[in-house]
Amino acid sequence: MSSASRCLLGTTLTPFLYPFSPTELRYASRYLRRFAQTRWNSSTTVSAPESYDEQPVNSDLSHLNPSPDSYSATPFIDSCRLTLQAGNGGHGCVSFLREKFIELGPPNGGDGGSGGNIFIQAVRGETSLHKIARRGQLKAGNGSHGQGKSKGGRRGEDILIQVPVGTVIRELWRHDPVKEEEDRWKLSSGRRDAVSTREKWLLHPASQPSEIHGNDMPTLPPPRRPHLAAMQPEEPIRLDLDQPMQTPMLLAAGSMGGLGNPHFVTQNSLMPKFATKGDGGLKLVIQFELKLLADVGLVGLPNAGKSTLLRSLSNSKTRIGDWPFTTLQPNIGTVVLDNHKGRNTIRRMKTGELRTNFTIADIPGLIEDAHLDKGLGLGFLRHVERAAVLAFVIDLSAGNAVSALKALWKEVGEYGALKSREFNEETEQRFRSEDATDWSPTELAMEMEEDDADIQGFPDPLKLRKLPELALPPITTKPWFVVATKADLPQTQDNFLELQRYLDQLKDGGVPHPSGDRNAWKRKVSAVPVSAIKAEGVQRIPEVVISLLDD
Ligand SMILES: Nc1nc2c(ncn2[C@@H]2O[C@H](COP(=O)(O)OP(=O)(O)OP(=O)(O)O)[C@@H](O)[C@H]2O)c(=O)[nH]1
Ligand SMILES: [Mg+2]
Repeated sequence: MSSASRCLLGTTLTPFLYPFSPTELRYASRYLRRFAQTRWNSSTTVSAPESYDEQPVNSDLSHLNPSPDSYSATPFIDSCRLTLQAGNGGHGCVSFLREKFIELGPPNGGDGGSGGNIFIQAVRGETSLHKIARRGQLKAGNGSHGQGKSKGGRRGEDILIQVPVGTVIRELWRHDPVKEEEDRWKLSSGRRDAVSTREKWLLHPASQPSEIHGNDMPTLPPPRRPHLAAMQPEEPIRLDLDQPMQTPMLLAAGSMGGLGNPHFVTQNSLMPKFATKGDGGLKLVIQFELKLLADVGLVGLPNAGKSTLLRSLSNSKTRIGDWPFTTLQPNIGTVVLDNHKGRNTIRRMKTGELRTNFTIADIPGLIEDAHLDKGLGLGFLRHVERAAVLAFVIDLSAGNAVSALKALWKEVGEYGALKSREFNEETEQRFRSEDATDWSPTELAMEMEEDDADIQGFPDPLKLRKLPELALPPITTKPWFVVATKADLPQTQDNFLELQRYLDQLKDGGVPHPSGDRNAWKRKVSAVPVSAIKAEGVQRIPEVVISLLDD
């Protein structure tokens, strides 16, 4: 390379390839180092190193042994009432073709678009109804009106309601304008009816009153329903969504749009100045209720360590405190099944369902006589009843574990017996009154007075009668196991061994079931010793849970 070209490289090309020459680089790096140092020094004046020192070395410990204010409360609602409205159909259009050399063209009004539908889908991953509960009213989009040049109206927007698996849906009230129209049509046997005529026809602004009442008006077409309406659940709606759904299910179909004026051309009337209005959408008041709160429910005395156990198994940030009743409402955590290498494992259950996780509910503590509504009482036991598997959390450091287990089962068993007595009485009463159906929304609606309906035509949900309690499987038939916690504390080993001996005897039928129910489940009962605060022994719990869920 010639010296001239080397010089050219040095002065022109090099700066593009390497922004700094070697000497410049040396200066720059020295400058950057000094700059970084001054920046670090200035930041240390805001006492950063001290605060770093204060941080515990093991971040797991801070997650499992947090200060009482370090928690995040997740909203939780397990039952709610919603008012739903399927979309109204758009109106048909009255229009005539107008072109340069066609002054009085044929009618060309488009039909109205049909209203939006309401779909429902049960999905895994949702654990509470709070998202839909806070909306109160859900309304699908209305179809838009037809337009000239034979343009049909746009369909209304559909809405999809996603609920947790285990939601039961029951109808409380309905108003179906199309059904009303059908009944009226049947009564008048297709004859022209003055009231419906005025209500249903949409007239051209230039129409004369004589035209409306004259004999030119055709017979009103019969009420129509969209094809999709055939897939609507039967009245009254009662759905038990206990499996995740691949595709959403139709809850309420939107109504049909009105007909444009070309539909009413006859030999006698070639230029009809009327179209029909779209039908009103179906209105429903629906009760949503969680039948299944979580796959596992943690049942234990106050302060037993349930919330700490939930934290050690999942990522949840439930509140932990060294006092009873720290937890006042259920917290749901999700446990992801993995191979401890950060990769999900997929488990195929006997039902064919694929599982990558399960949910755990941390439920408030239970005290003696909870079944008589003491402490958080019946509200708490309602949540226990809604778990698929029960995990009895027993504090090994707080006295005899077998007595603690028996005390817990006594409360749970008494509640189960109370519920089945109530259910039998209710069923008997229903049969005695020769009314075999669960409930009747029309009967509920009749109880309402006219002025109870609010401005949008919905009743006040609070004024509707209470639905009967859901029939759930008895608590004693649920699979259960024991989590013996605080095993890190001294002198807890003998207590655990005694508990294990008791459970072995129970399994072999040597001792009666602690609930007193002879048919209670006890086939695979076991105890897992853990120290939730140190996250030791908790790794066995997912295995036990999956085997019981699959039982
Ligand atoms: N040594 C030890 N302490 C624990 C363990 N698990 C929980 N604790 C402590 O026990 C106390 C109560 O724990 P929580 O998890 O709040 O108990 P809880 O059952 O949820 O209590 P409530 O919500 O009031 O019913 C806290 O001070 C925890 O730090 C454990 O495995 N070992
Ligand atoms: Mg708690």
